[in-house]
This record gives sequence, C-alpha cells and structure tokens, in this order.
Amino acid sequence: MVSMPKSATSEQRSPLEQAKHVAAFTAGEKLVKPGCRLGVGSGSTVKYLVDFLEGAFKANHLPGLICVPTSFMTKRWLLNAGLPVSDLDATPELDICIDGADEVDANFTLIKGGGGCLVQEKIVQSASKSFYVIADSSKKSRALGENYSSIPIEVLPFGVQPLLQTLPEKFGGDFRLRMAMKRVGPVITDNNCYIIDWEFPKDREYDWTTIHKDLSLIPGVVDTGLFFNCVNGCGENISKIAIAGQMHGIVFWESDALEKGDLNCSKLYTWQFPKCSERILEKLTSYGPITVFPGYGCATLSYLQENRLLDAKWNSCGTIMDLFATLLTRSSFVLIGAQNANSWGCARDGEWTIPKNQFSVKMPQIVLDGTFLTKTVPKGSFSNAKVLVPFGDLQTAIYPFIKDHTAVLNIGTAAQICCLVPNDYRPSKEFEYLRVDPFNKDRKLLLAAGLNGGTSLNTFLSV
Ligand SMILES: O=C[C@H](O)[C@H](O)[C@H](O)COP(=O)(O)O
Repeated sequence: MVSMPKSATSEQRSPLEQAKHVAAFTAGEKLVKPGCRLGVGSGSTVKYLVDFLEGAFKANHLPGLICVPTSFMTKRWLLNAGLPVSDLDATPELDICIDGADEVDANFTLIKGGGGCLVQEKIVQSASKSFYVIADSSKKSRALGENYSSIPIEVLPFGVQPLLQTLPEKFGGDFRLRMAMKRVGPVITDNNCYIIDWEFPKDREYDWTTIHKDLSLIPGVVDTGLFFNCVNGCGENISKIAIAGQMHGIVFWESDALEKGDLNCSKLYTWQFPKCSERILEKLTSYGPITVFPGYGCATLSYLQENRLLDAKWNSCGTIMDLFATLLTRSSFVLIGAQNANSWGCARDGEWTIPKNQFSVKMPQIVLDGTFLTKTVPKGSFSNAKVLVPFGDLQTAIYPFIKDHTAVLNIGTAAQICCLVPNDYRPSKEFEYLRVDPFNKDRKLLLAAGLNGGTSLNTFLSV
C-alpha cells in the first residue's frame, strides 16, 4: 500500500472525488509494475493516478517506470511529480495505458475528449499492449448518451465551417463548435485543432464502430472521442464478494458442467417444500443434535432420493447461495458455511452427523463462516475477486456492518444488496433509486432492495 502525497485527504474529498481516487489507486496498485512502460491518460481521474505513481516511485516500488503522457497537462503533472517522462519517439511500444473516460457503456465502448484530449490519447492507447480505464460509477451506463450527451470530434480548423453545415444532415442531432471559457474563440487542442461536440439523437440505437468509421472518413475530421478495446473489468473496485440468503433450502447440480459454466441443475427446493415422511424425519433427528423438519435440506434430499426424483447427473448439492458462489468461481468442489449446514438439520461442530454415503450426491464440505472459496472469479467485471463461502440470512444482517467495503448479496425471497457508506454519501443521479438509511454516527446504510433471487443472480452473473 502506498500513501498518497499532496492532494486532499479522504476526509476532505467529496464522494465523487473519493471514487476517482479509489479507481485510480486500485488500478495503479493492480496494474503498474516495476519497469512498466506506461501510457498516462488525461483528466481529473488520471491526476489521482499520477499521485499514486508519485508515491510509489518515491518509495522505490516502481524502479524502471517510464511514463508517456497523452497531453500537455499530464506531462506537466508527471514532471512536477518527479516521474520519468518519455514520448512515443523514444518509447514507441508501451506495456499498458491507463486513462479516464466521460462515459463507459455496457460493451466497454467509451466517450472521451470531454477535457479536449482524444487524438493523442488514442495514439498512446494504440501503442500500448493493453488499455485500462479508470472511472467512477457515474460514468457507467448501459448505452452511450445516458450520462454524457455528446461525442467530441477533433477537427482541423481549416474545414470547420463546411463540417458544421454538412454533419447534421448526415448524422442528425446538433454539432457545436466547443468555445473556450477564458478566451474569446474556440477551444484549441494540444494538436492546434478544434473540437466539435455532436449532441446525438437519443431515440435510436447506434453501431458505434460504424459511426466512428464514417466520421473518420470525412475530410477535416482528425478523430472521434469514441474509444474501443478497453480491457473489461480492470477498473472495478470489487475484490471480495459476500453472498447470503435464505437457509434450509437445497438445490442439485452437475459439477463438471458447472465448472465449464453450464448450469445443469434442479429447481430450488426451499424451506417451504412440504414433502417428507415422519419416518425419514425421525431417522434424521435421531442422528442429532437438531430436530429435523420438512423443508430442511437433509429432509428434502432424503425424500427425493427415496422417491428416485434426483437426476443421475446431479452429483453436487448446496444452498442456492452455494450454487451461485460455485458458479461464479467455476468450482467443482462445494464448501458450505457452518450456519447453512446446520440449517439442513444434520450437522454439528463442522461435521455432518448422518452416516457417510447415506446420499447419492456428494455432501458439501462444512467450513467456518468467513472462509473464502479456493477459486476466485475467473472473468467479467469482478474477475479475480475472492468469494466468501455463503452466509445464511442471519449473518447477512451483521457481516457488512463489521467489514468495511463489503456488500452482501442476499438471495432470499426479497433479496437486498447493502453496504455501509460514509455519512455524507449521496447516490449519483443514475443511482437515485437506492435508499440511504441511517446507521450510526459515522456511517449510513446504502440499500438496493426489491430484487428477487433470480434477478439478482442473473444481473450479477451478466456483469
Ligand atoms: O478529454 C479528456 C479525457 O478524455 C478524459 O480522460 C475524460 O474527459 C475524463 O476526464 P475526468 O477524469 O476528468 O472525468
């Protein structure tokens, strides 16, 4: 961990600035290694990356670092921070490029250039083996235009007037020459060009690659602020995932298929599954120490097995949360938390009390709550995140309150995602529907409620 020089401390920063800081520092810590030839983007989020680099470089954690800036301003920041600065003449091949963005859609297509920097950014991006974006959550959208209304286009001053006249006919919407704030006249870019902002109509779907190509072919257009090929998911700040949900229920699946990401599973038998004979219940209760009722995992499993209702391919079982965690990590092996195991009726002190081989499916291994699954999330926005062995719904109420930076996905009858946030936290516009409830003097509780288990699972897996 590298301490941050100069800028405001976390107590002084607004939530938005705090989010930019976290994104930049997380990317810096995860991605920038000693000897790295690094393309450094532009904008206020990148300034935090420069802060990170300064701290890490001065602490001798990044020997051999070479920084290639994408703009005049970034070059200044890097030089002022005492960082080694190069350019594409001396360093034409870069390992990675890290940059900010004005908007990021679900396909990781970006709008950039809100600060007037895009052409040099794209050249540095193309000289880099991988391109990562650091952005706070207010920049994220399903489709471009939800959070940032226009696409910056850098143009040669010589052809600006014909462009302003012809572009609206070809593409619709408004094309405006960006004017300077403290100068009479247009904004002049680092390449002595102008910026036209295209306020594009929002009532249609776009193929952004084609739009970019069509615009780029027009004489006078230097480049567009549409960026592609961003590495998926590396700016996320999710390093650990906790899942919780309703206890007692059981679900069965084929572990080999699941390891490959294919879900061949039974329906979920919840605690409300009523079928189980008195004889089975008495037998299971006799193993102690818990009285077994219909709907308890071991009772349902016994009933289904006795009545030959289990598909022969299903060789693993767990709670619905265990299935989710196992699928998220593509694990073949199932671990169950002690509380969830107890809720199935035949567990004590971390061991199953039923005789071994009683069931045709493999029983999950019981571990203490708070243990992590051995495998991490292999891909997607949460790639490399560690996953806690799921909790029962009792622990859901406690765990996020004692662990900072932890969100718990509760897959129950009405699932909720909640986490503690600083007292001055205000959800950004896109998340206005989230509830912020009082918690204690330092923290508030951020609640996203009203998802049902299936929707949560789908949404989570799709990101
Ligand atoms: O023109 C500026 C660059 O494309 C920036 O990376 C982009 O505008 C994001 O800047 P910020 O981090 O200040 O929101």
